[in-house]
Amino acid sequence: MAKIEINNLYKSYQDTQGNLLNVLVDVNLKIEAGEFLCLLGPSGCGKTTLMNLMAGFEKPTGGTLTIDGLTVSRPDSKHITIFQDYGLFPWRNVLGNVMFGLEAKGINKQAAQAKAEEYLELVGLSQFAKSFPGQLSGGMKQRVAIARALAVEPDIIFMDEPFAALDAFTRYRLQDEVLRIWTEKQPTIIFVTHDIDEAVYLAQRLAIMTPNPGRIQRLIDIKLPRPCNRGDAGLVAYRQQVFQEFELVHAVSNDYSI
Ligand SMILES: Nc1ncnc2c1ncn2[C@@H]1O[C@H](COP(=O)(O)OP(=O)(O)OP(=O)(O)O)[C@@H](O)[C@H]1O
Repeated sequence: MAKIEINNLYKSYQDTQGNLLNVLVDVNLKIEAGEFLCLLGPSGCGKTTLMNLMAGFEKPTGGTLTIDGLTVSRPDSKHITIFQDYGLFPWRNVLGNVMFGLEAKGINKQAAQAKAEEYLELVGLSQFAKSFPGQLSGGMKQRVAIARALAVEPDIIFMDEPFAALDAFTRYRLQDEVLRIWTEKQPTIIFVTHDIDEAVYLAQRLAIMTPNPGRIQRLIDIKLPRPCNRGDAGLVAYRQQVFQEFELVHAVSNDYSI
């Protein structure tokens, strides 16, 4: 039994005129425990909807979706979602933010603080424990959000375009940090992105999604050691393959000269 099993999944919404909008059609996917999978596709292909269904925020219109063999019907505290906008509490300092989920689980304050400090260390923010979110850069806020998510030791982490609002340098650094943490802790990670380079660099497996209606067009195993050099020839070859999947490759014209 896979960690997450999705069979013949459909999701429809009604638009404002009452017309049925088929957002996801016949999605089938099995995700193993400890896997790092990216949902990759253009805007509107249903990536977030599929992730929200797995996270229990939405209910399917048809088909089945199980985690550990149990039908997903609501969010589960064993699974954590990290969003693009960090979702930190501005009135709590960094340490307080990371402690939040631990306290919510009923862990006593002393133990929660020790665990929060451990995870702040992991994301390199120990010296900012007493700072408030408003005093941090976007990248630092997202590292706090990652520390807060990891501190509760979730078995699945859902990440919805978590680095989309960050500059390229910060994004690269956080991608490396997520890979390092994934290697160390081995949670299952479902990562939503429309960035081909990011997906190929991070994922063990890509679910390539296409829109109208949203479906999984292809699954691609990325068989590369992690982390690998961003200029690695294997990485470039996978990137090219993905570009071809999206038909983003254009024939080189011979009509110009330099
Ligand atoms: N609650 C809703 N009600 C109606 N339509 C919705 C709802 N949620 C999503 N949709 C529609 O479903 C489609 C897929 O949306 P979704 O956000 O899952 O796509 P996405 O691939 O994550 O896109 P993006 O990369 O832009 O976030 C879109 O056409 C969107 O308008």
